Amino acid sequence: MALPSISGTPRSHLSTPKSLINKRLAAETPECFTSVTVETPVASKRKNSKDSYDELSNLTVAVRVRPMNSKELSHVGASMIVRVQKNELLIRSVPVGAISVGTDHLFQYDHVFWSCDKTGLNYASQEDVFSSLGRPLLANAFQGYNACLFAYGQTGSGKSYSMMGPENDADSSENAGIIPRFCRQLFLQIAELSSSHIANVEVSYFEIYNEKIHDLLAPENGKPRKARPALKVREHPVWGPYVVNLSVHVVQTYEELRSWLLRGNKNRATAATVMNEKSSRSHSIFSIELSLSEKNKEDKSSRRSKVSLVDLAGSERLGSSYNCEEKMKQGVSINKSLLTLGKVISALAEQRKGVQFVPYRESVLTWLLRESLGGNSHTTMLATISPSNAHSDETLSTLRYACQARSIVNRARVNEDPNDRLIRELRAEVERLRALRLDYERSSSSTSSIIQIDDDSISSESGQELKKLKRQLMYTEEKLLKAQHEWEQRFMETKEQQMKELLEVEKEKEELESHVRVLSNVNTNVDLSPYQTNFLDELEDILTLDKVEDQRIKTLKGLCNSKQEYDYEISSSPLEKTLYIVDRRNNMKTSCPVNEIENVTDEDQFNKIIEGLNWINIECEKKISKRLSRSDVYGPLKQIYDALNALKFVTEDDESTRLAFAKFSKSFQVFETALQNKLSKTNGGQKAVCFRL
Ligand SMILES: Nc1ncnc2c1ncn2[C@@H]1O[C@H](COP(=O)(O)OP(=O)(O)OP(=O)(O)O)[C@@H](O)[C@H]1O
Repeated sequence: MALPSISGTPRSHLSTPKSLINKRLAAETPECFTSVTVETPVASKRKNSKDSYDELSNLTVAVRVRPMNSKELSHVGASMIVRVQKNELLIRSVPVGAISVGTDHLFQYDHVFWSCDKTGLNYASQEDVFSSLGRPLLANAFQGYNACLFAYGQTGSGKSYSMMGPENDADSSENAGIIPRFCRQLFLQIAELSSSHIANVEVSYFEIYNEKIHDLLAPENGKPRKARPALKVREHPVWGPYVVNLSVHVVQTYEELRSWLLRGNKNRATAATVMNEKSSRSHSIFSIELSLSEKNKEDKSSRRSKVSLVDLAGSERLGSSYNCEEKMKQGVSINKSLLTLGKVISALAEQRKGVQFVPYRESVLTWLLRESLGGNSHTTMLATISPSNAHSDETLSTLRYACQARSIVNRARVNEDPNDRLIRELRAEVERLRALRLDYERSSSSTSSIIQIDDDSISSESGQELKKLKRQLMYTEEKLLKAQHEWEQRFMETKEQQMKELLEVEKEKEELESHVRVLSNVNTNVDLSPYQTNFLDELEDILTLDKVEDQRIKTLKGLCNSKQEYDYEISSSPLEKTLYIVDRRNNMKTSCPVNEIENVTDEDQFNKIIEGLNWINIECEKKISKRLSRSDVYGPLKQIYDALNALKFVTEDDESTRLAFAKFSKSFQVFETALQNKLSKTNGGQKAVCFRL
């Protein structure tokens, strides 16, 4: 594994007594190993005196040892060099022939999982690993803390197996890894809370491949995954670095979530490496955002947490194993981000000694993991290793990193609205004062029954205390009421704002959707993509009435007035090549600038359009009192579309022609809407559309 050497980690080791394996390890830990333990502080939860809401806690670090694989077993002189007892792990010196070369190494972690031998008493199953690592993080998430679990280790050491489970078996109950178990448990707990809480779950899944971010759950849109542009990272002033335009999916059941997970897994970049037939060549980050709000509570306070489950790409020694350039590139970039991860871990571990700079920004991976490493999150690192003597160097390197990571201190805090927190605290204070007052009242009444009431000193003293308590209580209750009132006001304002934004988004979406529909309906051969982004502006241009048009509107208004029973009036002049649609209910006129299509070479096609419109006009007039069927209208409409499709342009690249085409298409969409309106109106036998050509 090509990771940097760790300064400060003990390297010279005394030999470990042979009897060690069967005895209690700690009792015989040589001196140097004691210093390893010193380098690895035991995770402790400490409250920060400056801000009582931050919870300072060390990273939880676990190591899992997988079984030897057939390749490792078939090595000449293959042996297992790892021994485990409770939360200690011993790496034995590599035996060369009958003698041992080098030294033994002892490490201590928060958890050590021995998964080599299913029959062994200390065998750690997938459920054991999840119980020790996943469940506490889930509990944190429900309390409103951010949580992160990342798997780190040499390629083929068992990261994906631990995180997801064996391939194609990720969901079977026995072999499922941490992620599916976490998700299943998440929904079980949500169901348990459903009578008192409202939960909202959103998921996203992306990979970092060759330092580029790819959304694993992005809609296909007909484009192959590789052809899609990589996503960018930006930094939010409060929430920290995030991936721009990453798709986020709301899920309501475990099954829904599972289908997203499987879809994402399918999209991950994998390749064969020397160590692993199906190696993950990317770092993948699966995120779950959980928000919980209490039902039937006046303050409706809510908590939000983000859980990141990270399966890092495995490190592999660069060299002969890379037989092609692409693989070499992958290896370099994987090692680069792991190298930076190593640097970040080292810097954070050294921070308490005064080292300030942490090179988060040197790789996309560490930048995105910034909050999980030394920030607002409860974080767990799972280091995976092989027990084989063939990988002793890589294993030692992984273990040393894991050791160092134990000294990283994170500053987690419940993600809740500060106002929610204030109300919660004031409420607790009110409860406390009430209980105190009750105590005082009880004790003073019992005292007065025993002691003479005329004992002034006692009664006045307790009376004073009681008065003080009552004042305090009144003051706190007032503060609580004020905070609640402010909260309610803010809640209403936010709701209103949200409704407004929602309506605007809906409107915009409708506009865009209609635009896309028309463009794809009318002529699929013409690429209008340059106009897709600013089409709304164009549309506004079309709908804006200018002074020159005013006179025409007046004429049209005159027409409208004489035929009050119609909602829409459509008129056109072949000479002007302009189509007008007037909504008579508000006298809004839409002019369709057909005349802009100056480069149409096929005049006949244009005439055909007019013919089609004319036909509709006559039919509508004729059948105005009758019910008009859809086919009556769609037949001629098709004729119009066919004519549009057949239009020829001088050059298809001519921007003004394409713009005119887009506008023309939009006009026909307005026209179509008018017709559909007419159809629904004639069903009611009320007003209708009149087309005048
Ligand atoms: N605890 C385990 N029990 C049984 N088999 C395991 C265990 N851990 C890993 N394996 C097996 O070892 C092989 C490699 O594991 P895995 O793909 O999880 O490694 P990895 O660390 O994710 O590798 P890479 O970094 O190359 O993606 C797989 O065939 C997997 O099934």
